[in-house]
Amino acid sequence: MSVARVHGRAWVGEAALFAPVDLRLDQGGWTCLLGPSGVGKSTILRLIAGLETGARFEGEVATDRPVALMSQDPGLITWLDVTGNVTLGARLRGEHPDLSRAAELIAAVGLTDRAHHLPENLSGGQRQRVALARTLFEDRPIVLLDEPFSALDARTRAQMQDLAARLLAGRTVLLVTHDPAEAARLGDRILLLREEGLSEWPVPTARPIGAARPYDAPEVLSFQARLMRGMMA
Ligand SMILES: Nc1ncnc2c1ncn2[C@@H]1O[C@H](COP(=O)(O)OP(=O)(O)OP(=O)(O)O)[C@@H](O)[C@H]1O
Repeated sequence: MSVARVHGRAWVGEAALFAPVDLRLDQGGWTCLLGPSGVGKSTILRLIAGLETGARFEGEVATDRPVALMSQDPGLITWLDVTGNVTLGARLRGEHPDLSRAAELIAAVGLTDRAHHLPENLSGGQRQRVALARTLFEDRPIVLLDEPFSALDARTRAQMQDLAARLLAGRTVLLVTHDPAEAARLGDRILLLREEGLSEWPVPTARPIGAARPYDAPEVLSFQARLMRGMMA
């Protein structure tokens, strides 16, 4: 069953951004979206999230569940510390944030010792982990992740992929990534967006529930290589 759909095409000025697409998100699965820079991946995420895009879209966007979006830019509030940023959504809605859950997520992304630091005192990768914790804190059934691990070192990236796979088990996730290795670990479906439209890559093996595929499994490595070759074509 699909819980979100983008069906249509987009232009920036007079130039077509991508050919007509029909992207459906399956309930409870991770869909990875890859494609060249500027082809419109973030635009698709923003359309699903109901946000402004720089593009003109003609078509239909449908979502039947609440959505959380983690943008490429962590977008942290400069005068709030890590805990304040993680709980921002709840505060903006006038709710009392669950501070123990926030602390658990901050620990899960490895930032307990930074919980009271301001964003200006964090590295790029640490800011990205705050944004990930904030997105997880929102606890939404549909989660849109725009290159969420791009600023992380390889080891932390693998750990955050494992964490996201575990904490988002059962959620519907759309993950934009430039990294074929990441798609090979996390995708239940893998889509490639080009100007000509969307194409789908069959995934190597079923993904274990609540976990990423092992980064060093031979079938994951060979799939990653095939996907890379496809992206180069
Ligand atoms: N606010 C905006 N105003 C005008 N044009 C924009 C705006 N935002 C994006 N664009 C243009 O829309 C196109 C698609 O951008 P988008 O960010 O969706 O691409 P992308 O595939 O996510 O790229 P990347 O992989 O580099 O993040 C680009 O050509 C970009 O220049």
